[in-house]
Amino acid sequence: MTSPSLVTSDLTIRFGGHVAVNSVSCAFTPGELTVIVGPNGAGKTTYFNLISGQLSASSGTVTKDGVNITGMSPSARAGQGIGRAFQLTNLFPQLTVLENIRLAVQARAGAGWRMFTPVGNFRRLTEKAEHYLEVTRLSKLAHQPAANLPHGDQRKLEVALLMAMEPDVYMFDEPTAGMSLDHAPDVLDLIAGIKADTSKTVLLVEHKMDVVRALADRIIVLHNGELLADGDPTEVMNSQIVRDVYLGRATEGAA
Ligand SMILES: Nc1ncnc2c1ncn2[C@@H]1O[C@H](COP(=O)(O)OP(=O)(O)OP(=O)(O)O)[C@@H](O)[C@H]1O
Repeated sequence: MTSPSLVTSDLTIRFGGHVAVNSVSCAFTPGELTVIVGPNGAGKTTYFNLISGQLSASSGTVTKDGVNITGMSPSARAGQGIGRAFQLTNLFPQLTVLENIRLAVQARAGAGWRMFTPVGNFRRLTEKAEHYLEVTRLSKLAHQPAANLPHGDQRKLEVALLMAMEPDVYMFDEPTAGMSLDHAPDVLDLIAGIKADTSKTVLLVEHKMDVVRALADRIIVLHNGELLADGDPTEVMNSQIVRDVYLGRATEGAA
């Protein structure tokens, strides 16, 4: 059996008297896409923030391949292979699509911001960036400034940047939010492609049930910061406790 790449143990954060994530223990394995669902305010984004390092845990631990990363900064966690897609915040709007991706490839390669890299290196970085342009079907837009892209293509570019960082763990928070119906399938296809790589662990926060059904190998349900259910998508979504707490509100109106 594959061993987990990412583990949270009794992970907890308190804001004053409010426990937003309450002792959540969960292990995530390569080759598996886990969707995190739960009502508004359940703690999904906060749980993500605790894993990627935007928030520091009050107690509990996060380990990645056995390394305790709980006290690490977001960039140190990225260095450990934790990759999180952020809407727009990673983009340099005035740079072209290709330049944005090349910077991500460069960051991954460790070349950083060095000014005088040999030409051969630059060519290799560009070729790699072009590869991710092709994978994400953004080649036609390579020389457009990122700021000029329509929203749907910007979201694809965010996925391209994330892929260029070559993380082991991919984290997506509502990747199709705000997208038109014709763009959403492109992004979902990209995520399905990532999930097909059995060395990658994928976590997705999602509200849309059609997205959940299309992609989930496993569902975990958070409610009031606690892990309410964890398992096979059909079983979890059909379980009475989840229907009562989470889907109940959706079905009440229909009753
Ligand atoms: N920085 C903060 N300070 C105080 N309270 C916070 C902070 N961040 C989150 N919370 C609270 O923690 C709880 C969980 O919020 P969170 O955003 O994680 O929920 P969510 O499940 O992602 O909700 P949604 O589906 O609406 O995005 C909420 O009650 C929220 O108000």
